[in-house]
Amino acid sequence: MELLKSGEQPDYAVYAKDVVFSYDNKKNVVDHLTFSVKKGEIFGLLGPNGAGKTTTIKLMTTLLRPVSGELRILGMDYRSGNRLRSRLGVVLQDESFDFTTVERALDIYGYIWGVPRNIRKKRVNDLLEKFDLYDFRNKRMWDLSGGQKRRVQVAREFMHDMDLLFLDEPTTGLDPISRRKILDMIKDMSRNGLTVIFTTHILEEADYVCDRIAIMRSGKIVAMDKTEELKKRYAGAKTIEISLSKNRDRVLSMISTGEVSSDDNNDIIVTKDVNKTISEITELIKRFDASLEYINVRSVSLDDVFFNTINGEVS
Ligand SMILES: Nc1ncnc2c1ncn2[C@@H]1O[C@H](COP(=O)(O)OP(=O)(O)OP(=O)(O)O)[C@@H](O)[C@H]1O
Repeated sequence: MELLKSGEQPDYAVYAKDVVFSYDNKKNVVDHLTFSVKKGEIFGLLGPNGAGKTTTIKLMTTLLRPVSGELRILGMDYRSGNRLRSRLGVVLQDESFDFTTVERALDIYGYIWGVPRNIRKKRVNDLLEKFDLYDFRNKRMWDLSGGQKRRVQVAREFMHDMDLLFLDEPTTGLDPISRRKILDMIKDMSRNGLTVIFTTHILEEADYVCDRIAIMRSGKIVAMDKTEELKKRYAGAKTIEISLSKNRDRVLSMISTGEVSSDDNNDIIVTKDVNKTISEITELIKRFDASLEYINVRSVSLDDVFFNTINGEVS
């Protein structure tokens, strides 16, 4: 992993070394996290519920303080206060100005950040257009649908200038068109030099937008690489989806020619030699008198990489 020495990270938006955080002084929710994000990068934090993604974002945005470790954001120590905070944009999973209208909510946000009135007015209008909010500009926030509200929450961050934007599941509740629009905006802003760190459960989304991805589990990063590199680790591999109605566990536990991952609804086997794995499955089905309901072979997706990683298969 590429890391510069402490205090020498001109090109790094985030530099974290051995960062530890605990809510109760017992269990480390963020457990010796070491990573860096380059300026201008779009960096995705993925991982199952409770992995520590939101907590990591809260540490990087100074809402929480590490118990130990080194954490520098935009070259500044995390204790740098408003000098640092004014350079950050943050969209968390909840909170909004529910009492007021969409237009006013955007304006208030600009006001809080000290944007002059004439610039605010222009920005509000631009954002209403860009985020397709113009038709509801006079609606109160509490009258909006969940997805519309989410669009306002993301839009309002763009009321102020920033160098680093954090988005915690920004597309939750959005329809596919709105989602694509927000992702394209993120890409555009990154081309103009903005660094973006975001969390998502939607892997297609991470694949579409991220330059690099870190997969978290139990407060640790278990895989981190360029999106393409993560997929390349499985180049030439195929995914076999399988459904067995009888003696499933016995068959799956004996498979040796591929990596098996399972959850409640899904059994997949990632293999570099499909023919060999299918022969093995056929032989195991016979041996254990299992019943095959469904089998399908397809290319490896980012979902498979994620799924294998959270099941502990990727080094
Ligand atoms: N305010 C809090 N007080 C105590 N424990 C917390 C608090 N917030 C989160 N946790 C715990 O810390 C762990 C990590 O939570 P966190 O919200 O960072 O995970 P996450 O990866 O963002 O999950 P999700 O995908 O569900 O949003 C979980 O076990 C959670 O229960």
